[in-house]
Amino acid sequence: MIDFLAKMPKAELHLHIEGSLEPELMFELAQRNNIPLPYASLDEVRLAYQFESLQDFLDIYYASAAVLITEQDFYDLTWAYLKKCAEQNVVHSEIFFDPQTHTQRGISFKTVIHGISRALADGKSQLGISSLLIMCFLRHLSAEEAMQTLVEAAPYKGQLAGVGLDSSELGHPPEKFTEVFAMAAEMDLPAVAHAGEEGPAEYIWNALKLLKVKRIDHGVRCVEDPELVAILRDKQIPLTVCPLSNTKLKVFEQMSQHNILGLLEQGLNVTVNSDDPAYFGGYINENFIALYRALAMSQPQAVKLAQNSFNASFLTDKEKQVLLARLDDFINRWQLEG
Ligand SMILES: Nc1ncnc2[nH]cnc12
Ligand SMILES: [Zn+2]
Repeated sequence: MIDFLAKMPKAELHLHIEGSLEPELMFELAQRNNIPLPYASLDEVRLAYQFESLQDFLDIYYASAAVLITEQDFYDLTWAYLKKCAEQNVVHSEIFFDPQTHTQRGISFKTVIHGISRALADGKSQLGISSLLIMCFLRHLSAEEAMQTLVEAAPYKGQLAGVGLDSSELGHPPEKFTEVFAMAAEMDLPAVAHAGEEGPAEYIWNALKLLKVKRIDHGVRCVEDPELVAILRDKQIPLTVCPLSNTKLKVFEQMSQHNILGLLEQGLNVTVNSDDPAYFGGYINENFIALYRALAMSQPQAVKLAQNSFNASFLTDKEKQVLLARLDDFINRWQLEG
């Protein structure tokens, strides 16, 4: 089963590129750019990666991003993630980036997006991995700052597949960003938003109603509202769920308590994703394997999750069909060989 999960073609729809910064690359970039780090060794870093909440994690995550200075740094970060995708049979990825984390430190928007986009182009030509880029607004900052970021992004609109909303959820509800998301919609940028990770079901409702999102990132607290669960199921609104993230950040105490397979069995359009793999103990395959080990995920459930990942993507219907057929081929070959 573990071999099946590792080799199965899949898409990743919830991955923060800054969250793929492995400690080794963080040290390398710190040295390259002469940036002091609060850690003396890789072991110290690993010890620091123990979190009680989302905010605990975010404090460390934003501090670590300070090593990213040049376009080449953003290229190296993204390329390292794409090589992982190739190893893990991720054939398509929709990648979040947080421009404000960098522009607030004086790094230009252009430096960030050029470095990431150049790596994504190489990912397509050298590794055969397709990708789309989603620009997230940091919800702990003001709506005005988000709006300025959207204006700054306008010249690069062709490189963006959509906009998202991340960072500290509690106290920063979706309605804070209604106007920003309306403006993004006018720019033909589809929306997603983190909601129902630490925040209540009401934040999921408002992300749908006010921000008009096409997908909910996390969304696991939807179970607190049966009417919401029914809507998510009936409308097949995708939830990009991140199991290892949820246990690392104590959304669930243990993986055995995670609700992703329960939601899948109720007919919701859930997918598996890694969120911030360098911080949460694994990439997408480690997330699938954790579900197998803790929740006895079956092979048909794993296949359904992979099918959902293609169907919930922002690819065209034709592109989705190609990837779904590739998954079918894989399953047929596996059955023949098994
Ligand atoms: N899991 C998460 N929730 C909110 N914001 C984030 N930024 C990076 N990872 C995040
Ligand atoms: Zn996230």
